[in-house]
Amino acid sequence: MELQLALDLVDIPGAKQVVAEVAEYIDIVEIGTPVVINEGLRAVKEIKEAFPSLRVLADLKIMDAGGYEVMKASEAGADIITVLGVSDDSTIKGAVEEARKQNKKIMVDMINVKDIEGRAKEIDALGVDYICVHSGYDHQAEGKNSFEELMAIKRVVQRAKTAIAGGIKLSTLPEVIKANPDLVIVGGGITGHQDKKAAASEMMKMVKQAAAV
Ligand SMILES: O=C(CO)[C@H](O)[C@H](O)COP(=O)(O)O
Repeated sequence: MELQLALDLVDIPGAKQVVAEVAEYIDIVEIGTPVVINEGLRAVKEIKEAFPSLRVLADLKIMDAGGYEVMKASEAGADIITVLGVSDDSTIKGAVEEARKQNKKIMVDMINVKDIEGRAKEIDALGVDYICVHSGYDHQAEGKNSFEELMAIKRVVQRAKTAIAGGIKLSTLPEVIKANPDLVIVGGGITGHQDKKAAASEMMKMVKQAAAV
């Protein structure tokens, strides 16, 4: 099991500052969609250059032109790029094909997918690397989480790694860990903490303990 830090509400200098604080307690750093919208793929490039030993995920939430978008994110230094599960199979196939050429990985974000199990089966067969259940900010505001969706994809996904994102905090991490995802993605649960380093360190400890069992 691995831990990914999601950075959404920062600019590039702010992102560098947070990563410098918690780098030893995370496996992957995510450059969130709002950061890419505000700063462009330069944010991915600068974080990869500043922290070359960390894997960098570009949360582009690709919906079309999968091959082209993956090519551009790869050029910027992304190791993992996100594509939406609601997009057409051809978009996901294009993204996977380009990722293979570039030696990168594709994560499919299942945000707003209605038939989670059915779509996860189809997406798994397309050869993606990760399938991620996700309660976005708007769903979180309605009190939703993705714990049941994680269990649903765990039942059907055979080859991709599974991931979960959306509002995970120290207090809810044990429940998430129980469902045994391959990757836990945490944004505000670390960045909103007064002591980010302590929060990341505690989460990493729990994730690695679970992975060792
Ligand atoms: O992709 C995102 C929002 O669309 C976030 O990065 C993801 O939800 C993780 O952040 P948080 O833990 O704060 O919910």
